[in-house]
Amino acid sequence: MSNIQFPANFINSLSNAPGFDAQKFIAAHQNSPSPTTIRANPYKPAPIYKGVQVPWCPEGFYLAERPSFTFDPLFHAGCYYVQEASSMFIAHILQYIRSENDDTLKVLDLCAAPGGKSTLLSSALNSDDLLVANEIIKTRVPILTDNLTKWGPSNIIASNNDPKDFNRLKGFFDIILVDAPCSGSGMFRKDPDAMNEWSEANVNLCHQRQERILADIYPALAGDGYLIYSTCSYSVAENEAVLDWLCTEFDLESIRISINKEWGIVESQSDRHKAWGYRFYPGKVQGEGLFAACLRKTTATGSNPSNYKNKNTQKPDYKSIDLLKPYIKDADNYYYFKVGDDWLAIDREHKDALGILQQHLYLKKSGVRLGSIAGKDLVPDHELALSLIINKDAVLQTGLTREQAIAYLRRDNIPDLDPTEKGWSLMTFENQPLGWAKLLPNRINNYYPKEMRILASPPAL
Ligand SMILES: C[S@@+](CC[C@H](N)C(=O)[O-])C[C@H]1O[C@@H](n2cnc3c(N)ncnc32)[C@H](O)[C@@H]1O
Repeated sequence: MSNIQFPANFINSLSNAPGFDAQKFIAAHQNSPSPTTIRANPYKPAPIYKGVQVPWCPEGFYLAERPSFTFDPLFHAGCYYVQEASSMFIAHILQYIRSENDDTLKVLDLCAAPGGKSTLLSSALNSDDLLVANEIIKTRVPILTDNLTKWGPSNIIASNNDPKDFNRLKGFFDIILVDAPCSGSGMFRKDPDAMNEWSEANVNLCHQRQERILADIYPALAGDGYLIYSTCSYSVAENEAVLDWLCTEFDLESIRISINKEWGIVESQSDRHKAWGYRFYPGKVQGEGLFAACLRKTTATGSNPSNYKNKNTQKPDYKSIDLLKPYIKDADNYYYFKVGDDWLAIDREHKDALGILQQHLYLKKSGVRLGSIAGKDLVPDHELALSLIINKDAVLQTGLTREQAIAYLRRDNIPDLDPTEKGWSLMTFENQPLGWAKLLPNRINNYYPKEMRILASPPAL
């Protein structure tokens, strides 16, 4: 039992928070450690340990203890994502929206880095849906794109824009998730250092920033579209008060999401508009603090995305495309395009959306980067190795043991590996691709990206 020192006035400030039980809350912070949870990648089934299921997310699992994820090759292969359990509730909201709507969806995750909720949304989408994962802070974009690359789908675009840049895309998105920057009290148990940043003044600043972000992004929501709002704060000012403001300022109605009482989630309603919100408190749920709500735009107006023209005039280079196609499963389902020297592919149905987004946003990842063509050969990109679209039968594969896989991921010499075949090879562990290597007569060139390599030393066996 640890004696936890919350910031001054923190507990008092929550006296108006729906369902807040100070005793239970303090006890959970003192006595129960934060559970470790992972979410399995449905597209990369692998022999991962699965513990007890997270009640609101079938792909989420509580682990009995925290293993070393860094030294698990399947973690690097994108077979699962380590994610806090309460955050997985967004999957439950998406399931509701799906049950109401069987159209194809254009989804924006506005505040996306490091990508936990983007990978969660991606698992719930079909290949004819499109996900745009945006992050405003440039230095946070690489962790987002790395996580999306590991997850593997080809129907994701990542951008690095300010919310107000989306003003150029009026009515474009059917679903917008705003997982807003917040005062972070929901993470106090997992990350006690977050307490140093907390103050009532900061809660107010966060509230103002949340309103600004929402006002900037609202025009990009399609008529009848859904806005999902979430924070990891317990403060009413950042949650129910923001819902009241949204319902006052914009044409939005609150959506009630059905939940199972046994899950321990607190259903709240805002003072003025009685908008529904879902609160997660440690001590009531097996997870950290979260607030989530779903609203729908009541006007069917908003610009029609088909008003936007794809002005992309890149002429197809059929010779190069024919060279690429053998590397891709169901190759005719993709649109192939060039950025600089590299070839990329995205699901054919997203060609127009891609062209529009290329005009209006600063794109950092579009579908899957396949690689460049040198003479008659493809110099394959890391994204292709980890993607779901690669035709593994078209390439050499080298299966690695756990020890060899860790050496490969560290860019060390791979012990006891003497392959007979030569050339580009997909390096795999348990049949899951980790990246590329070039097998040469007297050495192996490791193409695992330097910036993604494992830096820590492996534990002694
Ligand atoms: C709560 S985190 C997002 C976590 C992410 N959704 C996930 O599940 O992994 C909030 C994100 O908002 C970004 N952010 C900060 N200020 C912002 C602003 N003014 N507008 C939009 N996003 C902002 C932060 O960089 C951060 O990545």
